[in-house]
Amino acid sequence: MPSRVYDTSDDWDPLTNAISPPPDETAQQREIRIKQELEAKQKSDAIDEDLNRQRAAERRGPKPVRVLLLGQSESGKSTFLKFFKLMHDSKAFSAERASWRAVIQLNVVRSIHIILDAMTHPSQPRHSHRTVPKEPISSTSSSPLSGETPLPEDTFDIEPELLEIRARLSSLLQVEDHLTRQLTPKDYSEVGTMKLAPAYPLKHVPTELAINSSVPWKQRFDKLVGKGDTERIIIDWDDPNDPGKILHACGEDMIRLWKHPLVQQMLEKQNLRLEEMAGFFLDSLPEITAERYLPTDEHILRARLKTLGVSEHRIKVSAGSDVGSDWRIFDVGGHRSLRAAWAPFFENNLNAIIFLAPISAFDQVLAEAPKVNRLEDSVSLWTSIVANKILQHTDLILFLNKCDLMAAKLASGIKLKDYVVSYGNRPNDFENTTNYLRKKFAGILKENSPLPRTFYCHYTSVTDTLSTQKVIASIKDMLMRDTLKNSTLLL
Ligand SMILES: Nc1nc2c(ncn2[C@@H]2O[C@H](COP(=O)(O)OP(=O)(O)OP(=O)(O)O)[C@@H](O)[C@H]2O)c(=O)[nH]1
Ligand SMILES: [Mg+2]
Repeated sequence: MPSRVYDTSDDWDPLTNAISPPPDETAQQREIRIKQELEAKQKSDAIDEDLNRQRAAERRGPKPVRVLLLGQSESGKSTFLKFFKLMHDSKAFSAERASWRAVIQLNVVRSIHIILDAMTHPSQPRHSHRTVPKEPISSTSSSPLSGETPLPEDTFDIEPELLEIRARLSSLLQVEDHLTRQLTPKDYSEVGTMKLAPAYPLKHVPTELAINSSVPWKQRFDKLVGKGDTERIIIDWDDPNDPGKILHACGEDMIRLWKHPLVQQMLEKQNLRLEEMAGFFLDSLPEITAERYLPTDEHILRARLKTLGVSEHRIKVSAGSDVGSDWRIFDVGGHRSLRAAWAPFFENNLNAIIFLAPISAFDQVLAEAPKVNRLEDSVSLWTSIVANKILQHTDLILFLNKCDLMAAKLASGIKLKDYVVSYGNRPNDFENTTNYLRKKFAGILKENSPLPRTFYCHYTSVTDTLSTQKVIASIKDMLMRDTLKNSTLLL
């Protein structure tokens, strides 16, 4: 029986062996091989030269502005980055429109999946993001879209109309699978994407998709984007597999389901506030399920795709001079299990850290640690960042984010003092509550910073175009002035 023989002699080198020409190479084959090798070497030399030129230019030229975005999951880091791109590189932003269309479609299907889950299993103890679960959540999964019959104790009087809608919407299960596969390139499904604990720990709904930014998921949609004129997005509207087709066909049913008074009652009873979930689009169903839907800028800003790992984004910012025109923004994943990856970026000649604290989350808990209040988590994260010695010379800019949701929450009667006892009997309005929180964060900086630092703080809603434009303009001014000062000192 033939067996494989390995040459174990000392001078046997697997690499040399792999690249050496075949022993029976003809003269013609040899000529072609040498020509190809020469071409490959020329290409490689040109790349090396290019890199060397770039490095030398970076050493000589003005230093780029380097900004690290930090904050817990769903604090708005990636949204801020998207907004920054929209302002300064609108062509690149627009070129991604087809990719974000798929993310938005997945966000919509997920919300519908959650409603159907709540209908199918109404008596299931539901651990909304507001309450602290009393028992661990099982991860067993059976899909409400699979048409599975609910257990007897789960049954409740669903109107025949709703039953019919539910049956028709079962085709969305295919769309969910299709979009998840489209967004998860084949070779990266294991390493580059991950199912992290969902924002709402639900028993039957698939966990949220998270994608590492190093994974080229947007390239999957490149063929849908016109070359050259990036504003002219080309989608193959006749593609029978385009998920937009099924979403369009299910549009009416999804709207009727979401608007149905019984469904609204049921969601309220189960304390499921979908409007507060990241990637909530059910109020925009008529636009999203339209036959030739392309997301608006606002929709793209609201689309939710969880970040894994750390990614660097290079953005050219138009400025009066060259100084500070080249920005490097580092976006990180904020889920607790991903925070260990932040530290190596602290020593990266950072000009500033933008720390986002979503203040509207004062009545919510972390998905990954359902006993930890989200505001408390932001406060302790802020404390450890301001106290960090490696960062003592780095400017910290605090965004008290999601102010729009904060205002709506307070207006709906939810009281800060019920979650932040120290707030006491102060008025439960936007001005007083946000001022109180601002002072808390300022006090932590003063007490814990190894060196005295200025407290830079902005009230933000990073999904809101006008107010965020102003905040970015003031940050740009501040950082460019710093960079200019430093480069002048260096001359
Ligand atoms: N209403 C409102 N929604 C916001 C605001 N900031 C962010 N969001 C939404 O909140 C969701 C989460 O935002 P992301 O930017 O993905 O959060 P992140 O901090 O990058 O989260 P990770 O990637 O998990 O670390 C998205 O759907 C955003 O559109 C805000 O100020 N107001
Ligand atoms: Mg993110």
